[in-house]
Amino acid sequence: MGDKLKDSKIIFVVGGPGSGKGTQCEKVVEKYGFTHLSSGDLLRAEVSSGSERGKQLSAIMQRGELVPLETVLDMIKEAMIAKADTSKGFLIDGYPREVRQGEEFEKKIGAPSLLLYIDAKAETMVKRLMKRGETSGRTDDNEETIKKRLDLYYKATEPVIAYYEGRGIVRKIVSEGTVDEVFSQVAAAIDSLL
Ligand SMILES: Nc1ncnc2c1ncn2[C@@H]1O[C@H](COP(=O)(O)OP(=O)(O)O)[C@@H](O)[C@H]1O
Ligand SMILES: Nc1ncnc2c1ncn2[C@H]1C[C@H](O)[C@@H](COP(=O)(O)OP(=O)(O)O)O1
Ligand SMILES: [Mg+2]
Repeated sequence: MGDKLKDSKIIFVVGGPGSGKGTQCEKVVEKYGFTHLSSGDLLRAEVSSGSERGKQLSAIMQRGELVPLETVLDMIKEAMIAKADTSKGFLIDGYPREVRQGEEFEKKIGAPSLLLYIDAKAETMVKRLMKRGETSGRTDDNEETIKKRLDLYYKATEPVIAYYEGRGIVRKIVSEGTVDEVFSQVAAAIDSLL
């Protein structure tokens, strides 16, 4: 099974909180049929299961902090294996969030062929998250936690971009325009890969 994953196409979708990762991944699924796995969605599913582990994860996410690497990596691997037979390729949304997550992923699963770097200005991300917070019901879409998540993004996640830039697989997407304007950049990046 491990080999099966090794051969599948893997695209990392990396960007700050509120940069538009989830929105763009939904449009990629529509157009290309890839399997979208959002680390945050997998974690929130565990939280809503009411499990003991879910309670611990919820407290961490509420503080805008990163959950343990092993937890999120195992969840993603499990989800990929479940879809390996039918998947056209995987969009890994929200992972890696630090360099060592990328290294562990490659040891246990496989190497990405593309990293979509969804780049938006801090004030754009804050504006979008505050708006999302009005309807998302997420405990981390509030001013204080958003600030923590942004700080963490600049400190821990931006180095991921530099790490993969070294491999020449990063495509920077300017995520400031309309959803469709951003998606035309995403589609061009994926078309250049296929
Ligand atoms: N290009 C865009 N223009 C305006 N709003 C956007 C755009 N992309 C996403 N949004 C909105 O911003 C919020 C964050 O988008 P989302 O895709 O959830 O980002 P992420 O997954 O990176 O946190 C959502 O409410 C979404 O509807
Ligand atoms: N790869 C990862 N490593 C550690 N924690 C993660 C993680 N992916 C998500 N989380 C935790 C911390 C994030 O603040 C929270 C929400 O993640 P998310 O849904 O990807 O946020 P967003 O879509 O707003 O960028 O879940
Ligand atoms: Mg998201």
